[in-house]
Amino acid sequence: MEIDKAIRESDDRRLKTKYNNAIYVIRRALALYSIEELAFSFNGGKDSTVLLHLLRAGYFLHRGEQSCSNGSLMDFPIRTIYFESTSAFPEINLFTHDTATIYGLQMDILRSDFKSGLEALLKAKPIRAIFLGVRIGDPTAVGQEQFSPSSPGWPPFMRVNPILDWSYRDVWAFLLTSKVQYCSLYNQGYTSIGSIHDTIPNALLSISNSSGSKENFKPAYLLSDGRLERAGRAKKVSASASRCFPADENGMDVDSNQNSMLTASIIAVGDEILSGTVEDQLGHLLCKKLHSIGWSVPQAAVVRNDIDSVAEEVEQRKSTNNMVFLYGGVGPLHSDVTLAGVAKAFGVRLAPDEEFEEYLRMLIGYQCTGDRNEMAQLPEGITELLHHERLPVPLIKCQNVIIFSATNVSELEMQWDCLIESKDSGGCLVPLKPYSTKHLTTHSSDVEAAQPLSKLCLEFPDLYIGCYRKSRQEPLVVSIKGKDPARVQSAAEALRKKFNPGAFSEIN
Ligand SMILES: Cc1cc2nc3c(=O)[nH]c(=O)nc-3n(C[C@H](O)[C@H](O)[C@H](O)COP(=O)(O)O)c2cc1C
Ligand SMILES: Nc1ncnc2c1ncn2[C@@H]1O[C@H](COP(=O)(O)OP(=O)(O)OP(=O)(O)O)[C@@H](O)[C@H]1O
Ligand SMILES: [Mg+2]
Repeated sequence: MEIDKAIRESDDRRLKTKYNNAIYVIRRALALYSIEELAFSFNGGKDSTVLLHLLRAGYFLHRGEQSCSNGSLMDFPIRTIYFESTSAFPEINLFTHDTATIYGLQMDILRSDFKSGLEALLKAKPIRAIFLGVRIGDPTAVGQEQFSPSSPGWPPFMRVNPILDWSYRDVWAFLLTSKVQYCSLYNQGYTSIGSIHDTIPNALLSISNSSGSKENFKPAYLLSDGRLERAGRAKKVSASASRCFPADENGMDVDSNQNSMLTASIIAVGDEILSGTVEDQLGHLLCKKLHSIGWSVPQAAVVRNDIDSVAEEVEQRKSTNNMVFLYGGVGPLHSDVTLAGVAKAFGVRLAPDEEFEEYLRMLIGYQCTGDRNEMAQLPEGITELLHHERLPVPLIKCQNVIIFSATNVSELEMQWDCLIESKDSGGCLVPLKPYSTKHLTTHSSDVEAAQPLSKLCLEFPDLYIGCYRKSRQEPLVVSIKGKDPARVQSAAEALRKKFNPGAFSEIN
């Protein structure tokens, strides 16, 4: 069988692994369902073209167990469904029909929408499972596994996704290695094809021409990293994915600029901090940074390097704070569980992120990018990467949770600055009116100071009034903090009046 032979003879180890995994899924489906119960959803796109040839190979191998066959071109009995639409590109339509003829596909052409088309088809035929060319990174892949039942509200069938874990690069490695035909649009700069209304060639493949004649494009396989695959597709921006601030009880976004009180919670992940082996300096720095831009930090926690501990803390903090910051436990080690904990807190799984993998590859080469790079697995469907030219690897943001990879103060300083400057952060760290603070010291005893300070708190409930001492021998420091400098000044004067003249002096 030519496909199986081409892949087995190639020296692309990663492609072989992906191929074997996909063939495994296909063969399990062929073992679970009869041929009449299976269907293949084919639309002439690159992913479904890959799937067609994998199904041909998988079917050939499956049948080989039962009888001898040389796997002729016309040997493909799985019912194929194509939702034909007037808004599809003519090239896609032509390729789909030509391919059906070449490979003898028994094609059911449906002209309704997906859901009602499937409802009618499943009433008429004994179909129980449908093969799809869905890949992680596709908007519709979120939450799907290789075998995923159709969603509630859809007719009941099993969605079988043999190439779910394939990347853009894997798709092209397969198509080029197996030397199969694909739709001509992929040679004209199209990298992912939707309808004629929402798809244009990928500008990143444009070949600049100064003559002003028709713009030319490089072929899709030359797009070096898959993160740009959808650059030619009209964006459907999901409001929830880019939302930084929780909606208020009326479902309205909190207008951060109007809001002078935004809160951030800090979570350090580190057994070593809890055992006292390492002193946490990053939490201190983050508190200072947040305070300097007018944010308030109601709590900072240290949790163990344990998925459930991280998940529990994140789950609590993300719903009660505008932002949550994590550090520690990021990397390839067994104890690096922070991202898994964040994924668990949001109820999603970790999935390979091709864009992130590309950055890691630039940083650490192919050291750990064999068949699977664990470090490139990020919470699926909720992760945004925040880029900055000074960051070798982007920062990870999962809705209102940001994960720093910094391991010391200077790395965190740099990542913080990049976060503030990053255009991708969607203003999630909007600077607020800064705090105005006055520190006053006194040699009065705590007992003498206690009652007047309690009264002051009642008189200025809008201000934060706190006290601390560096040691029992040193003076008591009273700090008065608020967003209105005039109020802070009034409180300082009121405090002085409650004591003998000269009892308090102001320090910086
Ligand atoms: C055979 C088939 C089965 C599908 N099953 C489901 C499903 O179970 N749940 C769902 O939400 N969408 C399902 N879809 C719809 C796709 O997830 C997706 O909405 C569709 O490919 C359209 O993508 P577009 O909006 O980018 O055009 C199915 C589509 C096809 C072709
Ligand atoms: N009109 C359709 N008819 C039948 N199946 C479809 C149709 N549209 C989508 N599908 C199924 O959904 C899968 C995912 O579609 P998607 O558009 O992401 O991939 P593709 O069309 O194969 O490749 P590309 O990303 O280059 O457009 C397809 O591989 C196919 O199995
Ligand atoms: Mg498509």
